[in-house]
Amino acid sequence: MNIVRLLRGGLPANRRFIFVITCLSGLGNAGLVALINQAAEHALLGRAVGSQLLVAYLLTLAFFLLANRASLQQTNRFVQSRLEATRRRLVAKILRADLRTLETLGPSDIYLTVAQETDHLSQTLPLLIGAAQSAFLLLFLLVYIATLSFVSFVVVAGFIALGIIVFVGRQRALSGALAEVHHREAAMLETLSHFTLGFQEIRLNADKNDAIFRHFAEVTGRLKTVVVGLGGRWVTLLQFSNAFVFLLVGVVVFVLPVFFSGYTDTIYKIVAASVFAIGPMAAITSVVRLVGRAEAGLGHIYSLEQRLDEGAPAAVAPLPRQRSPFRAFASIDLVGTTFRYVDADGITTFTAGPLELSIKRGEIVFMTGGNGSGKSTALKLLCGLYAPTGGRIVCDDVAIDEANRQEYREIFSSIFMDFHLFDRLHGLEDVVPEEVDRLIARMELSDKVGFRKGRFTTSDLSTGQRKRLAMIVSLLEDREVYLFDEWAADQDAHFREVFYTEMLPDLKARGKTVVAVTHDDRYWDRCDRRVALDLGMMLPAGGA
Ligand SMILES: Nc1ncnc2c1ncn2[C@@H]1O[C@H](COP(=O)(O)OP(=O)(O)OP(=O)(O)O)[C@@H](O)[C@H]1O
Repeated sequence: MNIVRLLRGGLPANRRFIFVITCLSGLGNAGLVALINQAAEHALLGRAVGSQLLVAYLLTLAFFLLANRASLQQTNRFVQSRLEATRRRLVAKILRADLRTLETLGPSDIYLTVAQETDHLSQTLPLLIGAAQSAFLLLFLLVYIATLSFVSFVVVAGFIALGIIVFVGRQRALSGALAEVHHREAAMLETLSHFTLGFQEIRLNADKNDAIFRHFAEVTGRLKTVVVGLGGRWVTLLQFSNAFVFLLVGVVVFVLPVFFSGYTDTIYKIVAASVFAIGPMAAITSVVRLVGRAEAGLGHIYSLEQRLDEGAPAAVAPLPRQRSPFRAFASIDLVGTTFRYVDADGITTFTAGPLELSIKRGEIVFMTGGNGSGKSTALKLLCGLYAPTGGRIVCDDVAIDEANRQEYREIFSSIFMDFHLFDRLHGLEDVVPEEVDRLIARMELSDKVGFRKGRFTTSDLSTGQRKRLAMIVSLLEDREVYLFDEWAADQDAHFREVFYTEMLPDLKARGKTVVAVTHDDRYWDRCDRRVALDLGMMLPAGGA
């Protein structure tokens, strides 16, 4: 069971404490029932209840309340810490995963699993553990019934066991429907993302607006159908639980006295105990719905983890704290290097390479070619974001493999077309503010952006300006190799000139290596070497 797997991960001492305290709480609760029965017996026989019984009752009540409170609080703390550990583990695995794995998983499933499922679990798991308390109470009530009449105990216990078997069987049948709900929710989230990401296009086009709304309505309609179907089954299950509880009491009250002589003496005590069992049983059945949901949620979390594990190299090095040993490199060579995109059916949709390329330290290399010729793919392959599916990457004499790929990546700084501007300078906490100000001025952004308390004052800028901000971050990272994917494409004529005639020569003068994807044929003479690609293959020197 996934819930057991989650809880098993915590500190054994904490688990034991929670188990003991929850047992004590159930024991206290059962003790209260026994004392109430005893007092009722006194009243029935016309005897005074007595102060001893009252004191025992009050002490048991205090004991129960204290144990109950401690159990619920500790449980909540334990569950939340297990979930936090799970969230951290998931995010650590995401950070370690291969880029291709993440691209294949897609953002909707990741958000839904990391954010929504863990959030849902953080609310439901404490309730489930609360229900476990009720289970302990039931157990103690059964023991109490056993002390009154063994036959009644066997009947009641047998009845409860039968009920649990039917219940669990029915509930298992629901897990398929719960998985369907998860997929439908992910589909809804993805459609929803189109509203925000494509808002401009939607706003300008009423037909598109209507069509995407219709699509959203279809997606939510399908989700609703699945959830309603699931709800119907839950209702049946809940009705079964309610009927079961009253059937149990009915058997105790109506059937047992018929068969067993001498039973009448203890009947009211057993009835009282059975009536007290209604509360815990109702508590248990009301959360069983949550058990199925929590099981399914944890199932998605563990399956995401498994897929991330499969996409993370086994021998991956921890993120390096020291500088990469490749920083002093003299050359990087692609030797018959290939990379294949493979779709969900295992079909290769595009192959880049085999690429033969040697990049020397301090060189400026331009990569050119038509749309879809594989330039961005080649850049991702070069910097180790994609692992080659064939051939090798060699840095000086060292072949790059799973063990050293992260260290190798550390010599690169990139601005891809789909770059992301973070809200602060992560990893650059020690940066000198004057240096940032100098770069802001160099990027001609002084009248738009400032640098305060480790972050830029705004990122609400034009596309070209945002790219200049990304350039500032990239330069501050001070890596050995800079990868620019059509960086200049969104710059005005003036800044394009600055990029090709000032910034690139500056980087070269500082001993940096640059590989830039470019369509600006006006400036193709500004590089040391140009590599042209077509259909993933390198054209001979001087090609288009
Ligand atoms: N994330 C991806 N998943 C699957 N296939 C991809 C992915 N990215 C690119 N491709 C495939 O690889 C081919 C090359 O894409 P790539 O982005 O490398 O080309 P490019 O030369 O950079 O194009 P452009 O000049 O348009 O930016 C594409 O035609 C596409 O089929």
